[in-house]
Parts: sequence; C-alpha cells; structure tokens
Amino acid sequence: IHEEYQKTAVWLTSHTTHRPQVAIICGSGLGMLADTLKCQDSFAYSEIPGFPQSTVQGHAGRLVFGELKGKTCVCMQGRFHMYEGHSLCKTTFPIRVFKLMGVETLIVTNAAGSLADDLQAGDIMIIKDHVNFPGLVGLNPLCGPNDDKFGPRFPAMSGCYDKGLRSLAMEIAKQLGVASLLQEGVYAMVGGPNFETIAEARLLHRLGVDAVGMSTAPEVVVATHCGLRVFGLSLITNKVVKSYEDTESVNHEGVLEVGRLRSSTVQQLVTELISRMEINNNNTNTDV
Ligand SMILES: O=P(O)(O)O[C@@H]1C[C@H](O)[C@@H](CO)O1
Ligand code: HPA
Repeated sequence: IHEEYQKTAVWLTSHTTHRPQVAIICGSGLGMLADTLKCQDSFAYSEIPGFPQSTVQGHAGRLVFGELKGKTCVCMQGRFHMYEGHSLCKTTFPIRVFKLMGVETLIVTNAAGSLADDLQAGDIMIIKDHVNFPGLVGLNPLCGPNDDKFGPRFPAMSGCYDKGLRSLAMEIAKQLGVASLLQEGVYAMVGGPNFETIAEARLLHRLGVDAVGMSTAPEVVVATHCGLRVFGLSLITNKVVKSYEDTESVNHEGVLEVGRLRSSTVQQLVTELISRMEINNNNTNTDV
C-alpha cells in the first residue's frame, strides 16, 4: 500500500541528504557499479524499513547514495528475485520508493545467458525489449488493486526501454572503443532458479529471444507504470546450452566471474551514460 512506500522513502530522506535523480540496479556480479559514487551514504537492506533482504551470492544487500558526474544517484547493490521467495511486489518495492524520492531514470543491469549466435560471453546487450514470461501468465507486480497515484490500471509497455538512451549508449561505446562488444537485443525473464533445459533453450531461441535471465522485467514494468525512463543492459555471462552434444554447463560462479572480468567496461559505460544523459526534473520530491 502507498503508505508503506512512503514510510521507507521518508526514512531514507531523513537519513541522507542526497536526493537521487537516477537509480541503478546492479545485476549478479555487477555490484561494483556503486564504487564510482562519490560522497557515499550507504545502508544495509536490513536497516531500511520495509526493504526485503538479499539472499543471493554476488548481491551484497546495500543501498548506496552518492554523486556521479554531477548527477545524484542511488545504487542497489543487490536486487530481489522471485525465486528467492519474495512476492513480485517485494521484488519491485524499491522502484516506487525511488519514484517517491524524485528519481526520474532507472538503469537496470543483469547477468544473462545468450541464445543469439552472435552474442558471446563477455558481450554486452543493450535491452531493446523484453518478454516477461511470468507476467504473461499473470505473475505481474501490478496485479491486485491499482494504485492510481503511481500510474494507470492498463499501462502501455511498448517503448519501455528509452530509445534516446539506447542510442546514446551505442555512441558512447564507439567513443570508448568497445562498440564490438555491444549490440541491442531482446531479454526474456524466466522464473528460475534452475538454468534452462536444452528444450527450453531451443524454444526461447525459436521465439526470437536473444538473452535469458531471472530478473529485470518486473522492475521495468513497475518503473514504466510510474513514469520512469528506463535503460537496461545485460552482461552476457554464458552461452545457453542448445545442443545435446554440448558437454558444457552453466553455473553461478562462472556468471560472477564474467562480471568481474567485464566490471570496468560496464562501469565506464554506465558512468558515461549517466554523465551525458539529460535529466528533465530537478528533483522537486513533492510526494515524500
Ligand atoms: O540479478 P541477475 O538477473 O543479474 O542474476 C542472474 C540470474 C540469476 O539470479 C543469477 C544466475 O547466475 O544471475
Ligand atoms: N539463464 C538464466 N539466467 C541466467 C543465465 C542463463 O543462462 N546466465 C545468467 N543468468
């Protein structure tokens, strides 16, 4: 209910002087994105009223506020997944709190397996669109009474990944000399926590999915519902096994390892994007 989001926003507002314009969600192994923030104020999720707890390795469970190239940011070092047993409302709880605190842009990152033949481990996929498999069968954080203060009952989801930010990211990648690592693609969310069977991988590939993971879509749905601008990227940490002849298999340690290897590139890209993006509000923060 609205008051719960408000209670958390008020608590955070009274514990930090930062008034964030941009929120960043760090995917598995990508928690280092918070390290670039200056003048940090950080809070363990366990001390923030209403916040769920992180239970997955590679998700530290800290909320970090700070300045980055003239923008005020809040960074989630650790996100919440449906497979941890959280309700979808809980997995997306921080998004509405950020909205109440005045955030206008959300950057979501994740680790994902690739189905597209031209996406290799270590590549970065700019998310152009998503397939929300849990959402398609009614597992959607917007189920239940609609909170009109956040957005409409039936929000449009076409264009939920901002086109301007996507092209800015490609331009930045060229300037950083890493354009060969980047391409746009479609992300699909599955429930997890098991990785895909070969038959499931083949099905996703046939459906036109480029990369698959276990998060992001519910966060983007809630963010779009309440009018946030969204940019998303997937770090490709593995190729999804699609052949019965293949003896390789994916594991979470390998996922985290690719995160470590690519951390500085992802960091540079996100830092430059934040630096160069225009912010339309000046954080009036009227709701809290
Ligand atoms: O939080 P993200 O989506 O980055 O985490 C991915 C999906 C699983 O949680 C985990 C599997 O290794 O990484
Ligand atoms: N499948 C689902 N989620 C993932 C994968 C994968 O192959 N890699 C990292 N997260």
